Amino acid sequence: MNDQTRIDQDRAERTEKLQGMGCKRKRVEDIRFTQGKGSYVDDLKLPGMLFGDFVRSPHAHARIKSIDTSRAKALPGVIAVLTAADLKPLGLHYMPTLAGDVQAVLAEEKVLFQNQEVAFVIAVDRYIASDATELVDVEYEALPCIVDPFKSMLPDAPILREDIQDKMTGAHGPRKHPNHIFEWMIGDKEATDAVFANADVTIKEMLVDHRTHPSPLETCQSVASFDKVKGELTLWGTFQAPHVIRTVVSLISGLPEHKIHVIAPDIGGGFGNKVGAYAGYVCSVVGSIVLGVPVKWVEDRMENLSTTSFARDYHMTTELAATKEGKILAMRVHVLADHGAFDACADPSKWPAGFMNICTGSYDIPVAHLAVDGVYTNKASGGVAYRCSFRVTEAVFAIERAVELLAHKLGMDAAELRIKNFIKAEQFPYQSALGWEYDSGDYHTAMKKAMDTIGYKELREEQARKREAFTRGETRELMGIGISFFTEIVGAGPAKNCDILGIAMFDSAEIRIHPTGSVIARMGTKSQGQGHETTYAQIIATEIGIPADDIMIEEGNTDTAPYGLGTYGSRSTPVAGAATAVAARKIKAKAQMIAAHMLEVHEGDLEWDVDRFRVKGLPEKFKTMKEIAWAAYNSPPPNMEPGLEAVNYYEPPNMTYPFGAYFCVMDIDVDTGVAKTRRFYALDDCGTRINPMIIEGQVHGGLTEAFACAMGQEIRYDEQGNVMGASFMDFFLPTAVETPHWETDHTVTPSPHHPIGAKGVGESPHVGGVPCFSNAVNDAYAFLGAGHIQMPHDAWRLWKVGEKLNLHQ
Ligand code: PCD
Ligand SMILES: [Cu+]
Repeated sequence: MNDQTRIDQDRAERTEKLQGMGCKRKRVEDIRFTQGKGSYVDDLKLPGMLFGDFVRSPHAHARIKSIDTSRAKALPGVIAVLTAADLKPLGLHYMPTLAGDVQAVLAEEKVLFQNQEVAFVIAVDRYIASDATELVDVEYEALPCIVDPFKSMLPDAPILREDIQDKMTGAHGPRKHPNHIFEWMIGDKEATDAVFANADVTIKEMLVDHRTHPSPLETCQSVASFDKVKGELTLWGTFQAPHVIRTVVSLISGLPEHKIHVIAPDIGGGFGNKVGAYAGYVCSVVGSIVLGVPVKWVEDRMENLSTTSFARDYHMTTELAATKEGKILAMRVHVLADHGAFDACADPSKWPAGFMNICTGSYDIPVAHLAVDGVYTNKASGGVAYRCSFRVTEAVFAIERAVELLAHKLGMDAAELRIKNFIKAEQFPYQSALGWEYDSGDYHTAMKKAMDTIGYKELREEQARKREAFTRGETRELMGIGISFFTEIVGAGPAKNCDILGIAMFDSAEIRIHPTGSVIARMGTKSQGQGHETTYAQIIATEIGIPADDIMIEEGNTDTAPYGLGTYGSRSTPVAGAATAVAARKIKAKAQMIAAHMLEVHEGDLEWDVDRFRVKGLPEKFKTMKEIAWAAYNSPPPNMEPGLEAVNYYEPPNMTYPFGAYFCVMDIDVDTGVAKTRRFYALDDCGTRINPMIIEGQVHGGLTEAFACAMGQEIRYDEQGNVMGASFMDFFLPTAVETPHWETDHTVTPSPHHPIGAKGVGESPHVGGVPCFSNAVNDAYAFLGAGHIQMPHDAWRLWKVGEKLNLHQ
């Protein structure tokens, strides 16, 4: 072995020991999760703790004539019953929403959706509380309700929000009708209209991204404990954004922020559901303040599905204009957004329709115009991301269905049409017509790799043969090939663009090296299952050369973690991941000064080598990070403060734009409507990959949720506003039995502005997956003249498509 080989081998061994970036490090949190040793909100048991449960409205729209709590209060074990009348003197019967609206905590004069919170019973155990809810006598006078958002703004529509009836200007500008929330417009209307007026080919379709729900396995819950002597409140909860919750609690309760301790322990999935604030949080807090003992609130499944934040419900009239050769010239979209009874959408303050304006997708479309109208209906409020950042799933669904419809109209291959219109690698950073600057991308390379791997040409040939055989009556099966080439936008966000309730959307990391060279690091984000304890440690390991196993990651305690805006919108990697790298680099810079002092050389004479600083040209003279850590506490250079720690609040200069090429092959039995996914191939590009195994897990999870949304999951309402999808009997939650096999792949196009080049990935598979499934279904029926088939594509609905097309014999 020569010297160089020995050096290389030694370096490789030391690198491997770190388990840093790029390593398929096993998830450290799974040691407790797989043994059932996680610690969730409902595991918390405090002395004297009481339990709360809600009385909920059976009506979708009704006036409350009276509430009588006397029978409930008389039940042994019931301690208190709260109604709006109790909260009103405290100014807490309404709470602010993230979208600039207010939302009833407990209904006062009216209920506006089925299962709305009307009273909160507090008892010594959950069962008594639940029994007592049935003893609260509420007299209702039913009112006509609005379920169809298209009827919301009719002149004779019943007025839903009497509390803001006369306020004709809302948080996002003028309101056109008492049931109207906002109109949001972006792009160049005149230029877009002009292109449409003269275009060779146009398509126009109403694309519905139906109402659904993130439905994490663990429902929303909280425990509030108020210490009357200290005047301090501790609030444990399933919070994706603990610091924001602390600020909100301080603002609405008047308690000083430093006397509020918010703790998010282990969380059993969030998926956007746990970003906002819910009535249960407020009622547990009020209950504890009033009674002086801890109060726990835990939702059941029906409450979760029918009252906490829904997702989607976007009705998108989508148009494209193109040349005969298939060059897309313009896009025009109008969205009617059904927000339910209160506008509680979880979006950055200035974005009433989230990042819907990413809807020009991966294509170089010169002009576009987007208008969104938000309306109230008698449904639960919300409008959360559900595994996509702020309406990106909706946007990608619109463009990816639209290009397919255009391809069909032009008689062109759908992959070819996409390739023809892709933004080219040399166009990045790319300025989109609707106002975003895409940081980096190489779409052509990704698409080619995907098409080659899946054998696209052969699949189309097979499909052609199958179609002929179907026409000849030799098979009852239709073959669909679904494509989606998506561009995501994650990592909110630059302060100039994005804030939550006025707080700029930065994020943070604090890293502290102990004298023996082990580490604790804390971030402003909060894992709900993503694996942050594993991956942040990998970033630090690579940056400062301490093994990931010696680094502990802590999140979710607002007393110890630096302020951050939380985990959603795949922002942890783009923002807190960047903060982590920057904080680590500050430590490394100080470590270099200490090493120089120890080795009695000038700093500039040192070079970094995996886990140590070496003197250039004298490889045997070095100090490892561990030795430097000890010296930082034992003998720092004169005039340098001892210790080795750093904090960084990172304000990203731009979002990151992950992308991917997805293909789905589906076989559908026309007679039963049963669709079988034969293959699903997902190529993701999330820039630098921190942990390939975690990424693969994220993609599997996101695709499974995409499969659920596209193929069956729905929160439906009947004409009276009864919610139809509020249990797992009716709401499709795929298990291992239904879930297809996933093939994953990747390309790597680093983000040019992120310190380690990483982009988010957690949402991508969902964002790209939903249109891919829907395109596969639509592609299967397209040659029969089916037109656009709305989601969800469950067997019953697909059977009806066959019926409508007269395919059934
Ligand atoms: N490049 C890269 C990226 C990433 N990664 C990884 O992966 C993960 C993810 O990431 P992101 O993308 O950044 O994200 P985040 O922030 O962390 O998270 C969030 C997301 O995440 C996802 N995923 C998940 N998973 C689990 N398990 N659970 C949950 O809950 C969940 N959720 C979902 C959602 S819905 Mo939203 O909220 O709707 O907005 S948004 C979301 C993490 O661990 C990290 O580290 C790596 O490795 N690399
Ligand atoms: Cu979304």
